[in-house]
Amino acid sequence: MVVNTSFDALSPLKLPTISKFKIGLCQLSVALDKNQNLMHAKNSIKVAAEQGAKLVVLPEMWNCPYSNDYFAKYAEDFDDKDASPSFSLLSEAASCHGITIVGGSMPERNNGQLYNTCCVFGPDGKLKAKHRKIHLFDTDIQGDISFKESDTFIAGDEPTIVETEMGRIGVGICHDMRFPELALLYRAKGAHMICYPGAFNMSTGELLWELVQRASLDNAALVLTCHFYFQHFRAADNQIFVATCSPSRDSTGFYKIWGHSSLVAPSGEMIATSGCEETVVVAEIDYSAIELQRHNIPLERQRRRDVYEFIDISEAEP
Ligand SMILES: NC(=O)CCC(=O)C(=O)O
Repeated sequence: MVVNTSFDALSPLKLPTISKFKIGLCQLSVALDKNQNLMHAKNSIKVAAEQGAKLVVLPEMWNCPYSNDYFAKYAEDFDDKDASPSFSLLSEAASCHGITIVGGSMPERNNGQLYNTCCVFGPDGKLKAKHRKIHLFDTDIQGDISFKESDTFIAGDEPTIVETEMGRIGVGICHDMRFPELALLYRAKGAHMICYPGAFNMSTGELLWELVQRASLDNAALVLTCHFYFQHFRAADNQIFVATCSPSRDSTGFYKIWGHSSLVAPSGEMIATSGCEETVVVAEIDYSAIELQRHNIPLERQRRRDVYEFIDISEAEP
């Protein structure tokens, strides 16, 4: 069944005062030792800032191994600053270097519940936004990976768009990237960029790679992994910058991390990426590329809202 639902009017794109700047993606190795994770994050943010990054993104679960065995143990209550060393570290790093930080994600304890949460800090060190992962990652692939984030976390239910000195940023966490509706919403609200801290794994990456190949999408650069696949298409569909930041492969746990933190342009072109090792990717963003891409291919004017508004498949699937 197709349900026509009206969608908010598009916010016209406005370029921020600073529309050309460097972004740093800190691909961190995550260990069992929380203090070590904090030190790695602090050092990597410094390296990115010293290379001129004005916006720094951290990985999903940068302070905690990505496992249900550890989320509760490593969780912090961000409202209790004295008991939240990870929150304080990000806030201090942002003000010390005078940069904006999209602080990856951390297990958050709030009112007895646990969330997978990303905190965004401004250059004054103040919290600007908090995104709780909306789409929890539950998967069960026979003979391969079986993992249920929802065994530990409660899903957030709010999209997050944050106005920063480095533009209007939409935030999603890893599995949130599989949902084009969220990215479209951010684009509709005038975001310049979407940041997805993520911890994509090798298993679902390879699975999707095969599926996409079978579907005859033959541009290998686009289909290397699910992470790249989604990142390119979220960027190209919405003519927006998309940044991802992952832990490195050698991180602790059964969960084999893909890595490859990347920046993709509004055209879908890869601007910068990493391998799977611990590293800092620094790359330049020029938001005028959004205007150019939308001028060259005016998707918004071409969109046929009279043919489709919103497709609800919930009743077609169990
Ligand atoms: N941490 C995650 O949300 C993993 C998502 C993932 O690997 C996927 O394939 O989706």
